[in-house]
Amino acid sequence: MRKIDIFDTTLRDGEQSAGVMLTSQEKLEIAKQLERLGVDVIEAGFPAASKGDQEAVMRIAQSIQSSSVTGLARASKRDIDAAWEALKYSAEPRIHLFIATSPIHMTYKLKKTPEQVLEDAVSSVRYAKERFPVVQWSAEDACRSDRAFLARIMENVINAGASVINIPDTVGYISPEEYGRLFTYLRENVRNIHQVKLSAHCHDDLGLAVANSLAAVENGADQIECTINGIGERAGNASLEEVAVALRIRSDFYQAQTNLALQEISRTSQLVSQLTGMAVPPNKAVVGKNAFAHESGIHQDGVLKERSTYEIITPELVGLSSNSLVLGKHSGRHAFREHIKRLGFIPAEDKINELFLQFKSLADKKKELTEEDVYALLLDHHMRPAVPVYELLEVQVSYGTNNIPTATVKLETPDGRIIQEAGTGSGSVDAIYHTLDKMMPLAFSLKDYRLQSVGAGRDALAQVHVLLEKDTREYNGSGTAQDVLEASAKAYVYAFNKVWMSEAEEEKKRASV
Ligand SMILES: CC(=O)SCCNC(=O)CCNC(=O)[C@H](O)C(C)(C)COP(=O)(O)OP(=O)(O)OC[C@H]1O[C@@H](n2cnc3c(N)ncnc32)[C@H](O)[C@@H]1OP(=O)(O)O
Ligand SMILES: CC(C)C(=O)C(=O)O
Ligand SMILES: [Mg+2]
Repeated sequence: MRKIDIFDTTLRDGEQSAGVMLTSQEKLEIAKQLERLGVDVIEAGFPAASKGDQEAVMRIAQSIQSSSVTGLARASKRDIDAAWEALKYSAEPRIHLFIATSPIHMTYKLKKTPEQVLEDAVSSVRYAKERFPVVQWSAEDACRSDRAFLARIMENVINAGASVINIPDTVGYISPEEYGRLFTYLRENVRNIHQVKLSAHCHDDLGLAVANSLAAVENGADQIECTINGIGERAGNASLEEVAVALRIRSDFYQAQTNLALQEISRTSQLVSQLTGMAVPPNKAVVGKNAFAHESGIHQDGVLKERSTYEIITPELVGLSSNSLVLGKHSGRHAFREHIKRLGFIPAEDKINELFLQFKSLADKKKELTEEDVYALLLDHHMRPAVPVYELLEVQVSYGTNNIPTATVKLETPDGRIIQEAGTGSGSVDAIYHTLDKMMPLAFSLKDYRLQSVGAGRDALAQVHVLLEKDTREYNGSGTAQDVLEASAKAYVYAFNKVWMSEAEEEKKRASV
């Protein structure tokens, strides 16, 4: 079996999804889970994009041990220097350089001739190679590039020191058969190709990202670039869970394997969905809530007699336990501590106590506590920023069919003051949000509000995702609680804290110039 490297770009291309903005703490949490999942490479960000992204990449590079960490850079010394500052302390510093090679991109975007692009590519790889032991180079828009030019530029960047070459389908244009043929062509026409690993990076504009990635594997790709839940620029990237499970279930056909711990897939999907606010559609392969649900009589009959009649993937393979009732109101601290460690959280002892009390109070209200509930709650608690921010202390709403909804909200400000305000609105959530708007020191607008339940049942936890906009930048936030109104308030305060922290950062930048 050939080993296929999994290069996860959830934190870079995934974060390029419209409406997603992750803090460095959120990125680190996702990176730790990707490490548990066993991905070979984590693309943690684009260090030259902003100080915040550079700091996030640096934190991840310093914390992650068993996956390689990389960052994206243009063919520019400034970008390479920014990436070096972020990645120099990682176990094996690795950079991901790119430049576009298609006529459309070279002519209209870069405004350069193919010869100039070739020179920039080679000189940037040389400059990077003086610092980084591993240089990955990508031909952006490779699939709309002239093949002979692509082969020539690849040969040159390999001679300059690149050891991984990525052939992205940047705009999701190619078909599986064509992509496979392109890999074969390059393997046959680039003289020094045997010195490098070949990588595939596919976008889903035509819904072909996973099929194209698998076609690349069939035709010699050594690495697949993908994201959790398939999030990413426009229609997204190839979905990691679909590629990984396809390779496992059809290993007889692909004759390839990965190092992934597939039982971590479901939790990783939940984490990314909760922190990015991008809901997973119910019918999504592998991680959708219907992926293992059998609805019709004939199917149910078949599954009851023999699961394999209609189930090619078992829920257990991706970490979903059929018996998910694990903790209840009679559980004690030991079981709770063990349980949260298994879920990947290692809080300090005093935090465990605080979490345990929260868990008990929830267990009192909710009949059945599933692993999903506990995970959502832990994450909500765990994601509180380490720096002082606005904290929701209390929310009360008075609602009647013939009354104007009125909310009273109590907050603690970052400097420790307790403030309280009341306000009305057209509905209960609107009343809470009007009240919070009056209490917050910055103006912004609400662009999106979504409510979903964690699990099923009348007493299921509510999870709310909001999207705020300030000065054309978007900030997502989520909140989980037993009650819809409390979850709504939490999500709003969470996203507002991102606005507030980003404004504070900008203010610092302005003050330093
Ligand atoms: C296919 C992909 O996913 S590529 C990655 C896309 N990701 C991102 O763009 C997210 C992060 N980006 C950013 O924060 C900003 O775009 C920055 C900081 C990188 C650059 O910002 P700005 O300097 O304001 O430039 P802006 O984004 O408007 O334009 C991009 C510039 O980079 C140039 N450029 C684009 N790709 C490359 C490349 N690979 N190598 C060198 N230059 C490049 C463009 O030609 C343009 O140059 P110009 O200003 O001379 O016309
Ligand atoms: C930067 C490159 C690899 C990219 O994301 C793309 O071409 O889609
Ligand atoms: Mg991409």
